[in-house]
Amino acid sequence: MREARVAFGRFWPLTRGDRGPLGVIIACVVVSALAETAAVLLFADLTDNALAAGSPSAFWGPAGAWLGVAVLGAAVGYLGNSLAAWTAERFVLRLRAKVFRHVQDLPPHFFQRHRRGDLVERLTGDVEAIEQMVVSGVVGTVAAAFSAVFYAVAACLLRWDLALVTFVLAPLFLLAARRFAGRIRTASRDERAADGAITSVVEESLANIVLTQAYNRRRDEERRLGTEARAWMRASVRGARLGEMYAQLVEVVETLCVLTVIGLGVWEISAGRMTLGQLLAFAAFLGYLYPPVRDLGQLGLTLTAATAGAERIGEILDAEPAVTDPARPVARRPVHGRIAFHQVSFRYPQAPHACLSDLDLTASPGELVLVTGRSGAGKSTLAALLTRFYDPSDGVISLDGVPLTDVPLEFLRENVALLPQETLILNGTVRENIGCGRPGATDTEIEQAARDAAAHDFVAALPDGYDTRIAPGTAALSGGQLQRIAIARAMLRAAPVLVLDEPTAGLDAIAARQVMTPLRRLMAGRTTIMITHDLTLAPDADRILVLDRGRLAEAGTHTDLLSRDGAYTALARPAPEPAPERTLTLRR
Ligand SMILES: Nc1ncnc2c1ncn2[C@@H]1O[C@H](COP(=O)(O)OP(=O)(O)OP(=O)(O)O)[C@@H](O)[C@H]1O
Repeated sequence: MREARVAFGRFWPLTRGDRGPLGVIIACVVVSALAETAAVLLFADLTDNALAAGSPSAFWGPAGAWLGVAVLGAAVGYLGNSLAAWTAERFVLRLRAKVFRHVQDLPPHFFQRHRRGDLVERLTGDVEAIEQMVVSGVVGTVAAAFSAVFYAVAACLLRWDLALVTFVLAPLFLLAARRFAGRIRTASRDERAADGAITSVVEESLANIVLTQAYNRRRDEERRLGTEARAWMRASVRGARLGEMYAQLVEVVETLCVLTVIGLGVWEISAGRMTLGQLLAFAAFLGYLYPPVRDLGQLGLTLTAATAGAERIGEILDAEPAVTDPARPVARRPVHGRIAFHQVSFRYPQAPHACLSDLDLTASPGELVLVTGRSGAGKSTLAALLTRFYDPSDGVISLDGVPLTDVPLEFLRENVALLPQETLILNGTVRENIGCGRPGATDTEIEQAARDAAAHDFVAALPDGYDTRIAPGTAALSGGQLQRIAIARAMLRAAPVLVLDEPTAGLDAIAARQVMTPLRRLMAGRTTIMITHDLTLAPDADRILVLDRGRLAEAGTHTDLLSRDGAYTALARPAPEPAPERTLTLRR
């Protein structure tokens, strides 16, 4: 129960702004419970005065009042339930937006450690489970508690001694719920985790469909899904079995209570201390009283089950972004694009070693600085630091002499445009894909950017031109074409600093040559840090840095470095042809 309280305390503040409607819902719930109580009392009146006495004249009054109460109860019930559904959905909307906003600020290593499918499940299923605990949970608890109190008071008014017997038996329901709570929470947690695992397997499998088909991995993938699906089935059946066991146990307890009261009633009627109407009304109260008491127990179980979801959402919300906006940011001003790394070292969270050490680098406006080195040398990490996905563990990176940590994050990313290794494509039209470089760009500006990126001709030839829809993993455009769309996007951004991470990776020689001209156009007049293994542009570079295991191994111009015959020469030298294998010729 402590976990449920903590989880509730954490998510309840999100109902701020909906407390007014919640108050109205609770008022409706109370009026509904009152109307039901009044209906039962009117039923007792009808039984004793009209039915038992056989008097039609005694019928109309209570019957009219009963109908009035029923109509009032229906209207108020409708209003309360509709408002409750609206408030619950608003809560889900708000919670999902909060978690999603937080997820978007999390650093790359968070996404490397969590499977995407599991995160999807947390943002969908788990968010709804928390709603069950907070909004529906509160409304349900208030409704059940008020109903129980009203029926209890009415039962006392009818026969306090019989009512007392009823109350003594009522805690049996809560005891039964308590007994099941722990096991239901474990089953729910397992079910939620298994849900996440299934979504992950499906998502990964679809993303890797080419590998699956080309390497005949269908059966392996089916086995993977089967394992997770069986785990889900086990948890789900265990949860359902526990729920059913609880429901059936409660039925038996309820029957026991009703039989006790009827037995006592028969005794009282035979002794002439009770009328049949009173006994029927009392039995009706029991019929009404036990469900809310049972609901309170059931709500306790729902709450425990929802705690599992709350813990999973809590894990996301507790993950810290790697960088935050500066407390005292510098004012926005025109950026010239002077970049400096001063003794920068960096170690990924939880990594055993630093992957960049004591790095110095400068790039002035309009310069092209090329960073190269063996795979794993730390080149992409340098790009991640420059665009502030992480802050250095030591040293300072500055833009126009201002440490990046003092520059507002949004402003920094407006001025330092990244073209990452993997071409990033939005699910939308070509126009939207280019236009997202600068929100508010006109169609003419988008088209001009596409022309500068040598993309206009193939875009215009598409079936719907700039309105053709593309998506990540699209086959409608080639790798080189997608890269030119990304270049057009960066053109539109017109940031004074450009970070290009392997802009020709994955392109064949012809496609790579086709992006060179647009790339040169893009780089003109900007500070460019180009990370690459492809040294085609090396002669154009103002400076080349060679990284080796996170340290600066060499720096200089192309000609300089070639003359040194060091690490750079080894990288620039064409790879030696493999020695021809000896073949055996079989002679007849
Ligand atoms: N999130 C991470 N957590 C821990 N270590 C990481 C993480 N990302 C990268 N690394 C490690 O940091 C080192 C540098 O990686 P980086 O991607 O910067 O190399 P790179 O020079 O760009 O390689 P490539 O040329 O193959 O792209 C590598 O040893 C890599 O394994």
